[in-house]
Amino acid sequence: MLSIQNFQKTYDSGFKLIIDQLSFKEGIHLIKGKNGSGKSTLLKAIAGIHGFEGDMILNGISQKKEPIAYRKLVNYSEAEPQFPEFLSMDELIQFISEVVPFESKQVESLKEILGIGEYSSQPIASYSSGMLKKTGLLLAFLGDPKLIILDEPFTTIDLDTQRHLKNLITYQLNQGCNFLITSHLADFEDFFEYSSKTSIEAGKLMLHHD
Ligand SMILES: Nc1ncnc2c1ncn2[C@@H]1O[C@H](COP(=O)(O)OP(=O)(O)OP(=O)(O)O)[C@@H](O)[C@H]1O
Repeated sequence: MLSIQNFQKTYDSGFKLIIDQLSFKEGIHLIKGKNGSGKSTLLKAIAGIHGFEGDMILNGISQKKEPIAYRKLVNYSEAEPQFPEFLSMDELIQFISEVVPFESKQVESLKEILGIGEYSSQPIASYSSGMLKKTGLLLAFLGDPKLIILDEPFTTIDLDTQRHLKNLITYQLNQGCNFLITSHLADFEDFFEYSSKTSIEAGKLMLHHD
């Protein structure tokens, strides 16, 4: 599904993440690591959000050679999403609909699953931290992505929403979507049947079980 080759990302701060070779087959993949180890750095690079040295091939499409085709296959939900505060969730969805095809019934279904209610027409400045997280999660499931990257998806949201999100991930997996997920939750290792577990420590790949 995804192959990472000769990856290197260096920040001005001096932090460096190096991965010579890493492959993920179909399924749900857990990415583990302590705070600051480099998980979000890797996920943002896979999502095509920031530059890096090397390449990533998703379903046969190279991020470097075909960046637009690659980006159409992958959606990403940040650990702590940030959006322009003057916009509403509905306006963000409208904005995305101009580049990603999806049906309005998908939006209604995701709003119901995530318990979004009437808030979607309100400006983001008025959202609670949980509603902000739900906004990022809803956008990550829009369209027909082949890979959804979820950085700490279960933090900030209430227990009912956690349960619904877990079911949604399993449903989408059965529809042929793949997931890369991080979590610091203690019992997260038991949440899903993972196709692989990868550990990152201080910018280096330590473990990769398939
Ligand atoms: N935009 C940036 N500019 C400079 N340094 C950065 C930037 N983003 C992250 N870093 C640094 O890179 C390192 C790895 O950060 P990263 O966010 O990838 O860690 P993480 O494993 O996701 O951590 P956490 O579990 O706390 O979310 C940290 O030392 C961080 O300070």
